[in-house]
Amino acid sequence: MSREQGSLSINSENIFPIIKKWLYSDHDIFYRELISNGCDAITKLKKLSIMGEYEEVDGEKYRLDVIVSPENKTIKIIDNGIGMTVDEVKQYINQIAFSGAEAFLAQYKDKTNEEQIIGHFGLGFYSAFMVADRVTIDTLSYKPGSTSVHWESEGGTEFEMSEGDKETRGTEITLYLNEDSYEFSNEYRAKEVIQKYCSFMPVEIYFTNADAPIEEKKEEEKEEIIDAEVDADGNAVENSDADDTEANEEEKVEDKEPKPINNPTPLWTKHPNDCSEEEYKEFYRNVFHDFKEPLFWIHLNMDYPFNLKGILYFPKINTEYDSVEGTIKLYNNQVFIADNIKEVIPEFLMLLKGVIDCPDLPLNVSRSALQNDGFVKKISEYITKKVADKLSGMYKVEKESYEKYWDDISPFIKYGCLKDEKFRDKMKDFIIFKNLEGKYITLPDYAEANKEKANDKIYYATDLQQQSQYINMFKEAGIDALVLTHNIDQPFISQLEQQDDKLHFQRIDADLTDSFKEEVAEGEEADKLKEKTDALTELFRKVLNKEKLEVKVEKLKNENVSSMVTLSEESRRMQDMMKMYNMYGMDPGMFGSSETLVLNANNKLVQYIFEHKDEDVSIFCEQLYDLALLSHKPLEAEAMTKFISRSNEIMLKMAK
Ligand SMILES: Nc1ncnc2c1ncn2[C@@H]1O[C@H](COP(=O)(O)OP(=O)(O)OP(=O)(O)O)[C@@H](O)[C@H]1O
Repeated sequence: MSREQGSLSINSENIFPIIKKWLYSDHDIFYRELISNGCDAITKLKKLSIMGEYEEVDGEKYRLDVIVSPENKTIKIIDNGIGMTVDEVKQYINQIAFSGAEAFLAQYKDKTNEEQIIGHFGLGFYSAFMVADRVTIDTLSYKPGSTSVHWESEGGTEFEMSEGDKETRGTEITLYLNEDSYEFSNEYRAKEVIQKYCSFMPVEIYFTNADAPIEEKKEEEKEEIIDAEVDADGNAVENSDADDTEANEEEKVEDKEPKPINNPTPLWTKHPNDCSEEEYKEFYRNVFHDFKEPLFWIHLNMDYPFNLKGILYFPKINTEYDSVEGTIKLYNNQVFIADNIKEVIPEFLMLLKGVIDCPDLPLNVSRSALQNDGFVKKISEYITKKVADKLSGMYKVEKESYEKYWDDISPFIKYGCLKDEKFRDKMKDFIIFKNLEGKYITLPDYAEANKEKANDKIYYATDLQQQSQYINMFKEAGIDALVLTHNIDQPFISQLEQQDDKLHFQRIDADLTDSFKEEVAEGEEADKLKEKTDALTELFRKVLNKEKLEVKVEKLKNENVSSMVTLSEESRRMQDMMKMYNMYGMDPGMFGSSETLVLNANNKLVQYIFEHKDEDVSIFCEQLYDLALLSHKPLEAEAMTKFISRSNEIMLKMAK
């Protein structure tokens, strides 16, 4: 073959600024592009062999090698795949790869936000020039009688081709790194990048540091063996010299074989029936480095109408305050694309942890195009449906597990209902709530059990300790309440109310239901109560220096309760909202009446205050008010200080 030279229609003035601009943040993807090209070359050869067009040599193993040399600042990526003939290099590299790069640049040069490009696909082989000044290809085609080709290009705008000296089938790409990219020949950095993108590529990848000292290389191999044992069992297995038996020796010889740094058959590629529980857990640990066991998982396995495989895990949430942040890793034919691509995966599913492999995804388009792509929408809907099916199936068939996991999965389900109408429709009959006894019930269960006393309301508590006084009163009156302690519950119940105007949620301290009060006869008794209310209102307003304080005197059945504070549901929700949006300083009263102080006419202390209202009873009024507030919300700092010193004062009086 004669020496051949050529020039590309791309020139350095137009290409490099763009490459730098687009790929600055993650130019490590060249590893992914070149390694996946090598995998493709091997897959193609395997296919030819199945079709009978290529005869495999006995015992031949397909493999890909990455060899870094930090001293020479080079990286070699070698595959023993299909290789290329002279004509193929001309066609695929000189024309396709370079014109592909050109098309890519034309498509993206006007975009201003690099986020719009998903995974920077379409740049392929050309991405090598992001990190290298000089790139060479040595390749020998599998076709009998082929001659090997040497190709090289400096800067990616001009190339030279000549006959090469490669004697084995396949392709060897060598990158001579540019000054800014030396890091990629560093063993640890290289492994980190390869592990990120190539952990599950379908061909075994072997990594070598050509400059590692011999001793270190041995150590490295040992380490790799130990690593592999950790990976395989999930536990570190120590190699003890003490029990060296013959069998062990043999094993050791075998173990000295270098191990690939990837797993070419990740669990999601297997049929769910062939995967054990331990395998699912081990995969979870290895991929997400989360040593808390997942609660359960869903193995997605679909061939028609599109190809999609994956495993979604429901992670364990430790406390209600644990921020729930998952990761969904997206793959394309076992090649890692990116985490949490919200265009493909419904946002609420990002609270889960999982992997999704979808070979049919159109990846060389911008993100905004993905968002409007009907096919992508179908994928997203399919995933949502599968998750809802799994959960509803569990409710129907394994109610006990469903209840056991509920506290962990409910924030996720509620968030899903808030975010995704389809998910909500599928899940709405399977939402359960914990009641005051700690049992799980549905809303219809609640309505049925409380229909006589709850006045069509659904009572709930948000803090079992703080609201214990109210809870006790509810229990005494035989009315149940739901326990809604998570932040997501408030928006969730608001949504339920919007969806169904017969639903009214009310926190247990919002008002006193009639069940707590004695009946008051019209006439003299009612008049007396009114008189007390007026007198005590005046007294408390004066003592507490709160002109607008609402005071109500009621005959509560439980005479031990002296005072309570109620705050209407609407006002409280409004206050919560203002807190959430940081609207401090605004008067919550402007949205309606604020707290009401309820005094129990049946309580001895309240009676005492009424009877001695003309004497100095301010210490009792203040203390009663604070006690009422305390069972409603925490006191503010100044009020708390006063409360404590007043309590001491009272005790001192008693001691005298
Ligand atoms: N290691 C290799 N062995 C054999 N052929 C290769 C190899 N690398 C590249 N090629 C050939 O060069 C072509 C162009 O490669 P390039 O990576 O630019 O684009 P691509 O792989 O087709 O698409 P993508 O943009 O998805 O990477 C490939 O289609 C393939 O035919």
